[in-house]
Amino acid sequence: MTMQTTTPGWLEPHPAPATPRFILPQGAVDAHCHVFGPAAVFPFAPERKYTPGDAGKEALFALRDRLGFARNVIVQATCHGADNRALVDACQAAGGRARGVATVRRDISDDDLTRLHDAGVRGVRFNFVKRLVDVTPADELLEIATRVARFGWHVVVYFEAQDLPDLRDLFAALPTIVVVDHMGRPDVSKPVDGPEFGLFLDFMRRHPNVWSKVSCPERLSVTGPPALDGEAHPYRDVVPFARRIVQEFPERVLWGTDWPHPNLKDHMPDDGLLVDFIPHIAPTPELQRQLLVDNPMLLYWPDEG
Ligand SMILES: O=C(O)c1cc(C(=O)O)oc(=O)c1
Repeated sequence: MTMQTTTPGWLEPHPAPATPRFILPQGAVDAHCHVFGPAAVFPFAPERKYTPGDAGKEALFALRDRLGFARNVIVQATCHGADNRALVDACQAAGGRARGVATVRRDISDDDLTRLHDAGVRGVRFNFVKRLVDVTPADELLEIATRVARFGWHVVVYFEAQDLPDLRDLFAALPTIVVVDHMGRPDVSKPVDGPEFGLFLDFMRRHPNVWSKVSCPERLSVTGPPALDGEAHPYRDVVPFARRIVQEFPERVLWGTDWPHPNLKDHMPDDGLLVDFIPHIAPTPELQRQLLVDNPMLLYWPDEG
């Protein structure tokens, strides 16, 4: 068995998340989480930019049950490159309670796409965050998007706010629903009514096929306080950004824990307190149901919603 050395400073997920005070609606979906390895069974990709600790499906399903979620959407993490075996294994083990978002290259066959679909994959992820991946040419991404559109899949994109001006023409050309990870990573030290976040809101207004995950306050927050030690109002600086998106686009938002929280440097949040963040950004039961149940069911389990 090969032992892998994790990236220096790697933080492991919170060992004992609190039971959330916020009671999730029946059938809630954690629509953004990952599995890492275990590396001895599902090795990390040679081209990865970080090496995480193992965070396998059993731990993910235990967290799901502890927090009160009914289902997971497992998103291929960059440390596994385009090798989706850990993701497929987790989806298959979940007995219909997980769907997947894969990473594929243009040389994937239609048979392999069909196999991914049968395992529960419903989307592909395109990543533009330079610390995580090398650039994939736009023509390859368009080709992949066109092929997966035939399966009824969508495209998930991860990018940083300052790169939206360069990327929005490509995103506008995608023939599928486009789901933006983590609100397009706004700089929350800038005003919520300022031009940078305004560009993102305007992008969503112009393109009704664009959705946003209102996730990862722990990554975006500058002033905290962190979701630790029972803090009831963490990441206050992120709340106005997420709430704005939820209130303006209630039918196009998703939420996820981002467990096991790769690449956090400062602290590892208590996932129970992250769940307690939800009513701050989705203040009514109606908004909570759309965010946590109706929207993810429409995208990932359309026959069961
Ligand atoms: O910001 C990150 O470091 C990060 C990384 C990954 C990944 O490596 O796939 O996924 C995420 O959702 C967030």
